[in-house]
Amino acid sequence: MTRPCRSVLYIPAANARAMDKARSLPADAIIFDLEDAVTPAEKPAARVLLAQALQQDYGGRLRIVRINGLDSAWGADDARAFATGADAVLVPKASRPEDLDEVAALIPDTPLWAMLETAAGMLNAAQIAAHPRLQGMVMGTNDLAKELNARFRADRLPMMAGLGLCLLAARAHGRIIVDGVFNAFKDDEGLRAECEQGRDMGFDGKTLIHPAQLAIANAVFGPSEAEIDLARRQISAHEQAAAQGLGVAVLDGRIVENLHVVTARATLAKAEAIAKMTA
Ligand SMILES: CC(C)(COP(=O)(O)OP(=O)(O)OC[C@H]1O[C@@H](n2cnc3c(N)ncnc32)[C@H](O)[C@@H]1OP(=O)(O)O)[C@@H](O)C(=O)NCCC(=O)NCCSC(=O)C[C@H](O)C(=O)O
Ligand SMILES: [Mg+2]
Repeated sequence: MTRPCRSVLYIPAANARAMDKARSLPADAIIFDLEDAVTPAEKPAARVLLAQALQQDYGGRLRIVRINGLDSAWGADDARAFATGADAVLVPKASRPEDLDEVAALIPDTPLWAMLETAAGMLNAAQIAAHPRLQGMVMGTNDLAKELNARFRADRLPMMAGLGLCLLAARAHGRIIVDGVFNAFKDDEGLRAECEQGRDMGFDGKTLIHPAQLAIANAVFGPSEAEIDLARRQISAHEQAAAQGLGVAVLDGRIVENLHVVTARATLAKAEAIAKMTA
């Protein structure tokens, strides 16, 4: 994964002002939402507003459109309307690979992303991740909590089985995967803790609901100076060991093997991609 997806900001497609504002926000990706953040009465107008917004320049930000489900009155038209003009279409409540097949058949050339937010979606995560048109996966932890009848806890214990299954599925099939939203958008400390947890688990980034959450997600999911320094020193230590015919180096009292060098190179590539994107 070289494309940074540290911060993925949802914007209701009915909110023209917010869509315009996002053109200058430091988000790696934007999800323009036609689904849950837009009321049924607003949906037709939101589609028109979004089409207008997507004519504007969003710089290097990945532009993803979350359509309504195909089982709704709007889903199929949403998909057709944004088959071009956006970088990807996000399928809500993907529960089986067939849910992606149905959208893929409507829009044969558009990359797909999938919302993983149902109990069935967790159990079928591997087959969903294997879908040939899939590029990225998004955790929908609000819907998942609703389906599970789970209570929200700071440690997200009730979510762990689902988060872990989806992460395993994404990694097994080389997909981008971003963590669910943190609802209390004025609670910076809580957001940071949840971002750190998602980063520790291996998520590429976090979905966000408010611009005030961007800086924390970008900081937590981007390589820190200390991580970049360690990566450089690991590569150098391993090269020096290799020059002496050794496969294992020791740095700061820890072994460095080829697999650590692979991770170190990925860290530097990500830092470089972020620097390029923000230049
Ligand atoms: C949560 C909000 C309703 C708060 O809105 P508001 O009260 O207007 O916030 P502020 O006054 O603090 O806004 C300050 C300025 O920032 C702009 N703004 C606000 N939110 C966004 C945004 N998301 N993107 C871009 N810009 C934004 C405001 O326009 C103000 O600008 P200005 O007037 O120039 O000062 C609101 O933040 C919001 O609607 N957030 C998104 C909610 C959403 O999309 N929800 C759906 C996705 S979550 C979900 O469904 C996850 C998943 O499916 C699951 O199951 O878990
Ligand atoms: Mg949802």
